[in-house]
Amino acid sequence: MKIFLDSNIPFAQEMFSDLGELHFFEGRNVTAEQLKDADALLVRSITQVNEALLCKNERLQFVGTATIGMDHIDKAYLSSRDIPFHSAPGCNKESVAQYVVSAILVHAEKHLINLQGKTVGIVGAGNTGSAVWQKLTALGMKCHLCDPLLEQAGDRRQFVDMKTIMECDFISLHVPLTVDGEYATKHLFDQQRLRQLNQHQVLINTSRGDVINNQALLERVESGSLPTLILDVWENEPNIEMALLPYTDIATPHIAGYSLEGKANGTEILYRALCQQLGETPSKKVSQFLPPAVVDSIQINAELNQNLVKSLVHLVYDVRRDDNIFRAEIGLPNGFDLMRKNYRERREFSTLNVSLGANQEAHLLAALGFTIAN
Ligand SMILES: NC(=O)c1ccc[n+]([C@@H]2O[C@H](COP(=O)([O-])OP(=O)(O)OC[C@H]3O[C@@H](n4cnc5c(N)ncnc54)[C@H](O)[C@@H]3O)[C@@H](O)[C@H]2O)c1
Ligand SMILES: O=C(O)[C@H](O)[C@H](O)COP(=O)(O)O
Repeated sequence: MKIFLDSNIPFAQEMFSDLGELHFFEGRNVTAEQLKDADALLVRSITQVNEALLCKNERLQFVGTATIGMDHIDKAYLSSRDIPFHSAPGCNKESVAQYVVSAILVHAEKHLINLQGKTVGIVGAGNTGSAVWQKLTALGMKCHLCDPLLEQAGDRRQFVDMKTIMECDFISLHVPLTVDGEYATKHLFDQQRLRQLNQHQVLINTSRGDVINNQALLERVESGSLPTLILDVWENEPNIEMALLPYTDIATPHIAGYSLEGKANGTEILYRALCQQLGETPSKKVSQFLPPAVVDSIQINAELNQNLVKSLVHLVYDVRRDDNIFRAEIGLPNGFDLMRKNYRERREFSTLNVSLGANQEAHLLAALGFTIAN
């Protein structure tokens, strides 16, 4: 079997080499000609999988994306050819949620904000929105969920409408990019919604760039009294609207989900799906290939407070590292994609074993994702 894979899928050699002959490609530039002999195709989010890409291939039996998002896949076309398709739901939800936690703690430190009781509007209450809810609730923030699709499907959590979301101190977007239907998310934040934001609010987008109309956002921020902007995703990546950059507090090149664990989970989910399709028993776990974390344990001897939690979070991941690199390198040729390709190793909070004294709030750190040592 010939397995064609994006070269940015980590641990691919280790996981897939027993299943077939591996052929790596550059996700942004792969052509129909390159893929004509593929039996299985494994991509990440930058490859548009559609008729134009697969028109020269008559043997494809499997398509997988090692990502949560699926807006780059023409699923109708794949089903018209009876080609099974798999994504990696939830694979990097922790990574995105940890990015959001770091960004909010950075903002709170900069503006001397006590996060207790501050309101958060989470738009999209699926895997990632739920992980964000869990962590920010643990920090003492009052989180509201908006997800009309889940609400209509009978999810028993409490939901709010977009009007309530627009009144929150922090708004965090966790929806897929969709263009059809009553709840389409393309330009969910359009000129009208963006005008409602005030300078005390924080808008965080780690979902897809097109969920915010970037031109309307630029007009909005150029008119003054801008909200705080934390943007990981942009319209028209990798050729983003550079004029937005000076108005952002935190700006990154679509790496919120780029923890090593997050990317590795995506690889493992596809490995299992391909094994199942081939009738093979999965014999590998991607965790066996993960290196040890640079710092893997710490003892806390003081009472937990926002400042101490911030220090622990930033011992593992500080979003300012990625923001600094972004501002330095986005202007270089192919800067956006190179930053993603050369992304420095980032680990999740679970790699840090935290020892606490008696009566300390283990549940707070556990909810954030740290491992609590016995
Ligand atoms: N920046 C990154 O690195 C990164 C990483 C992972 C995922 N993502 C993006 O985040 C998105 C969400 O991830 P997830 O794991 O939570 O997906 P998910 O499918 O588990 O949840 C998405 C939720 O959004 C809801 N939704 C859809 N339209 C909505 C609307 N108009 N208003 C409110 N809710 C709506 C859905 O009902 C669903 O519950 C992904 O589709 C992907 O595009 C980005
Ligand atoms: O949808 C996702 O899972 C994320 O957006 C993913 O992290 C994007 O990374 P890429 O596939 O572009 O490497």
